[in-house]
Amino acid sequence: MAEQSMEELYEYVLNRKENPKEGSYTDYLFQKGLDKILKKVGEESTEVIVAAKNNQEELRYETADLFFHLMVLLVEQGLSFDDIKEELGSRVGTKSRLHERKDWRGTQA
Ligand SMILES: N=c1c2ncn([C@@H]3O[C@H](COP(=O)(O)OP(=O)(O)OP(=O)(O)O)[C@@H](O)[C@H]3O)c2ncn1[C@@H]1O[C@H](COP(=O)(O)O)[C@@H](O)[C@H]1O
Repeated sequence: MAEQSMEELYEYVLNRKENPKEGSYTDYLFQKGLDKILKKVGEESTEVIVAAKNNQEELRYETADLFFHLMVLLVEQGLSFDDIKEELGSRVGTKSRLHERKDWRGTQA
């Protein structure tokens, strides 16, 4: 089965931004602009939540949709995928801030 890494997906979306292709959904999002992209990210986030309450298959599908739209948002806003990886990397091995939460003991958020 074909696979695509997050890096490859980001590069694909970036390429669409730099080389617009008529009829492309990615191009359509860039043409519509930031507000449309944000609306899609909001919708897809909600769909992930609903899917998670249903079943794994839906969660898998909706998560892929959300990742795709997040990539479009990053490209639109000029953030590289390396920026995100560096941010994640800066957190590796750092102490979790769970202890700062008032509600962490004995309750579930
Ligand atoms: N990974 C994706 C991907 N994931 C989701 N989607 C699109 O995201 C949309 C999500 O569905 P929705 O029903 O929420 O949206 P919609 O009704 O089509 O759009 P709106 O009317 O809401 O604007 C669908 O149109 C999907 O095709 C994607 N579109 C493209 N890609 C990748 O990007 C590549 C380039 O795609 P094009 O730019 O379309 O050539 C593709 O080959 C894929 O690899």
